[in-house]
Amino acid sequence: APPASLWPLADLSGQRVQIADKVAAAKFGTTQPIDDPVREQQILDGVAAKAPGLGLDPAEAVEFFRDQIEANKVVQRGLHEYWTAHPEQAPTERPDLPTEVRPVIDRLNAGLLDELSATVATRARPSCGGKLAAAIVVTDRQLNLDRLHERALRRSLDSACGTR
Ligand SMILES: O=C(O)C(=O)C[C@]1(C(=O)O)C=C[C@@H](O)C=C1
Repeated sequence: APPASLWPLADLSGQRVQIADKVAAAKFGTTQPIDDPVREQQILDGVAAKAPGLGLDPAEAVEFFRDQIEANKVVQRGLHEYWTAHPEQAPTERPDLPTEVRPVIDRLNAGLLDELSATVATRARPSCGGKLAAAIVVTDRQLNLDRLHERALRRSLDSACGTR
């Protein structure tokens, strides 16, 4: 079989940095901090538990999702800074995090874990870096990402190559 494409992994990561806009909107103007260590631990524990059954090294899968979470925070911080400086651009609706936003993140996390598993061989090859860079460029264009989200997308895939 030909090596699996890295595009679905990049696309799901792109969607995950986009949903960070809704997380940022849910938290902006509230006392709820961007960092939620309890939620992070729940995600990472789930990843570590599912990894072996998917042929993934638990520590490496956790590292990948730490990067995904860090990238989400890059977007949240960037937007909060921007909305604070330009309040007229701030969102006028506040999505509900537990019922509207986190279920979407849960689905993206599940898809990402499946793609990590599907791309083990591709990601182990020396060609991974170049293929990943190309997949990121395609995703940037397809999702029409701005510079903040492009930067976050690259951050989210920092550890994708060379790990299983
Ligand atoms: O669910 C949240 O509250 C988020 O901010 C999203 C997210 C994530 O990327 O999954 C990012 C930062 C938080 O520390 C926890 C989780």
